[in-house]
Amino acid sequence: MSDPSSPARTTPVCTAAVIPAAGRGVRLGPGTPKALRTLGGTPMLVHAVRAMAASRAVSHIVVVAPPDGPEEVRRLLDAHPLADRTELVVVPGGATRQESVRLGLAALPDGIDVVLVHDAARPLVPVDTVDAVIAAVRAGAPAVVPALPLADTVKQVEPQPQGTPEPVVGTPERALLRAVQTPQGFDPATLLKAHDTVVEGEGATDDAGLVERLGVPVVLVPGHEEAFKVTRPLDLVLAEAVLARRRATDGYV
Ligand SMILES: Nc1ccn([C@@H]2O[C@H](COP(=O)(O)OP(=O)(O)OP(=O)(O)O)[C@@H](O)[C@H]2O)c(=O)n1
Ligand SMILES: C[C@](O)(CO)[C@H](O)COP(=O)(O)O
Repeated sequence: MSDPSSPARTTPVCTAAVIPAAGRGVRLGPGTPKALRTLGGTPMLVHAVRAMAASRAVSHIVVVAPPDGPEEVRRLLDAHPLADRTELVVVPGGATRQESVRLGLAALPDGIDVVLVHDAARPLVPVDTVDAVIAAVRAGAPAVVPALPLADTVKQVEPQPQGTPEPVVGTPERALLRAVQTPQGFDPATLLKAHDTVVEGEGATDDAGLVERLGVPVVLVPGHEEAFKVTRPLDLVLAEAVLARRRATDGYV
């Protein structure tokens, strides 16, 4: 609840989500760009947009479309309208995920309290996970990441040419490792600075990785198994199964 003694805000505070959806999905195999492939008859991107809009805190969504296809993406999203309270913007993306997110951040409105970055390729993240990330940023953490413990043991290797067996050089202690998901949530100024500062190709494969390079603390909240990333063909089978179960049990559309 707002403090009645504090001056009225000129700009309403709101949370925004940037959804990078400009990837091709090479690991999924040839065909339509990954975010536009359907799950249960609905494009993966539409599921991802709905997952962000399901949070009552989210009032702005920026979708980052394949560079050659923002008009097609706009048409597709117009065919699957959201509740009136959510504003949806589509911008063209870039050649890498980092570039696409940077282009999405440039389209954010002023007055944002939290910015989420969420992969279109994680279409089934539950709203409780989204809200947990937002709550942790609102509680003062500049960077918040949903994460899960690993099921597999991980080996560090000395990379070799394809086809040559890779020598193992170490086994990191699994109990200290986490697999990170999205949406990742940030204080907007922190994330903008990270994207302005960290040069492409310096090895960060997620947005929190860029923020870490500024020396800003990143904290984890529990992720969710259904927030998995659709990366390879078997992931599509799993996503269809999760969707079918949701439709049968809780009326998910
Ligand atoms: N140039 C790029 C590359 C990726 N992404 C987005 O980043 C998210 C995570 O990337 P990933 O799952 O790796 O998607 P792709 O890059 O499409 O997959 P692949 O590496 O198999 O081609 C996806 O929602 C993807 O659309 C993006 O917006 N712009
Ligand atoms: C951001 C991310 O989903 C966190 O796990 C992941 O790093 C994206 O990696 P990708 O190689 O672009 O799939």
